[in-house]
Amino acid sequence: MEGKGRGVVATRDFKPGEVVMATPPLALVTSEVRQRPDGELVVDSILDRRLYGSKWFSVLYDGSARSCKAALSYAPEEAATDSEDGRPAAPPEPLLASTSAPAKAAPAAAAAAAPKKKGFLASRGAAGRKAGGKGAAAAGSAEAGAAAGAAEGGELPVPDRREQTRLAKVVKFNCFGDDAEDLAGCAARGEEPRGHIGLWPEFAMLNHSCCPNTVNYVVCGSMVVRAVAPIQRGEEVTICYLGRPQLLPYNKRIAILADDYGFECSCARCEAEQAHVDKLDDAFLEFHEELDERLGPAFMEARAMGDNEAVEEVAEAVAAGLRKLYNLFRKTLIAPDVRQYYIASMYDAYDLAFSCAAALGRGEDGSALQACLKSMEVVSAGSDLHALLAVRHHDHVLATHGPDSPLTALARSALRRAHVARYGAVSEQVLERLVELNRKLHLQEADVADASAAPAAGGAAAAGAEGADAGPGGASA
Ligand SMILES: C[S@@+](CC[C@H](N)C(=O)[O-])C[C@H]1O[C@@H](n2cnc3c(N)ncnc32)[C@H](O)[C@@H]1O
Repeated sequence: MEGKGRGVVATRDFKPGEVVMATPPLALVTSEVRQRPDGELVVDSILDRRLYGSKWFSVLYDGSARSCKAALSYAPEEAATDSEDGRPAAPPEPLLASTSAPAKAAPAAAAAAAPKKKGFLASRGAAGRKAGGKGAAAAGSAEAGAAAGAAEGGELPVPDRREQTRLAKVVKFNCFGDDAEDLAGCAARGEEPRGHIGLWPEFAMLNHSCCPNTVNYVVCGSMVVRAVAPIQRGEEVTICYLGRPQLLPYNKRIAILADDYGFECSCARCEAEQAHVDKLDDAFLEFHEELDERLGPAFMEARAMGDNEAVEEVAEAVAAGLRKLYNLFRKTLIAPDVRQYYIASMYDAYDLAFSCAAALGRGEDGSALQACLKSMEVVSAGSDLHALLAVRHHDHVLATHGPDSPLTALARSALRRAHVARYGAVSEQVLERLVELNRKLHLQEADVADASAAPAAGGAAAAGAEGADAGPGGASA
């Protein structure tokens, strides 16, 4: 892929909701708590289980331009029966079809003691950043495979220091982790959501976009990648490496991608935003910093103190900031599709506007909530936050306009789109169940937010959600 090394290209057309890839891990570390384990545990797991014998380690990206160009001969049909890569040929479990718990993972003694390092996959959202390692267990996909087998037979030499350094880099650039699996999916299967981090080699071949055409998350240990927009044969399949920072303004996103993953993003959203960078970006960054440093903390404090006057002041400042930006849009003649990207990049402002209205018990007009939802549709379709916001928006419109309103029908379509993007074209019955589970999750998280005086809508609504689910790799995922 021009300027990106290798990538993944669709070999047929895909509709939103269709599974583009579902692949088992080469190495996986899970945690008993809802917290992503440290990335070093993946390295430990690979060393402990001698998984470095896998052919994948000679082709996965290690941060050097050379490795990004290494030829990769890969035939999916072969992979299903190929044990050379250290994995069994078991097919991934289908979403919502399984009631069985994922394979029990053996404890990794070395892993539990591994030191935490800052910066590893550091661009995850705030929750992701405090990765711990509590109760972590490791599994080399199904523990076995030729690599591990050879090691037990004493045939695989322990890698030297140089090789271990490269292994750590391969893991850094290619592994994926999250604080929990899909919460509604886990509830539907009667499973406890668990923090996890691992290496899914085929998935690690996916490149990043700030407005990706897929969403990904782990189901019963397998990485599932679903189309969230129509993807045509020959088109590149992309994921987002950023997690919650995906909703930051252009300059902040590209700085994270450059620092953490070493590349300059030229996705459609970055290119569109970059075209107006001179006229708009200073205003955007200034407002964002004000939200981050002054208005957000002021809201939290005011809400905790029950100081409605101070909440009102924050609400007015946010509204004034948004008005200023809209005036700039008008002057700058920005095309509507590019404007959508900017709205997504100002997610935090809409979120705070919504939270202020909720804290003031105002029953806001829904426009801030609608902007939050629109942001999701444009850049983070199929994310857990998208599903939660779609439920919240639908319920708000229904309560305001009644069941027969065309607005409620539109909100219902948006609700369906969000759930199809995340869970596939499920039956009406399964859809209803997932919506109900997401509604319950939203209410639970809102209770937690109330108790801790956290903002109520997205940050708000999203209290439990990660926002955008992150992608690998550097693969941040
Ligand atoms: C997980 S790997 C993805 C596969 C990689 N392209 C390869 O050939 O192995 C992550 C690395 O791919 C490259 N990459 C991913 N997305 C990119 C993008 N949008 N633009 C440029 N490089 C990208 C970066 O070097 C990044 O650190």
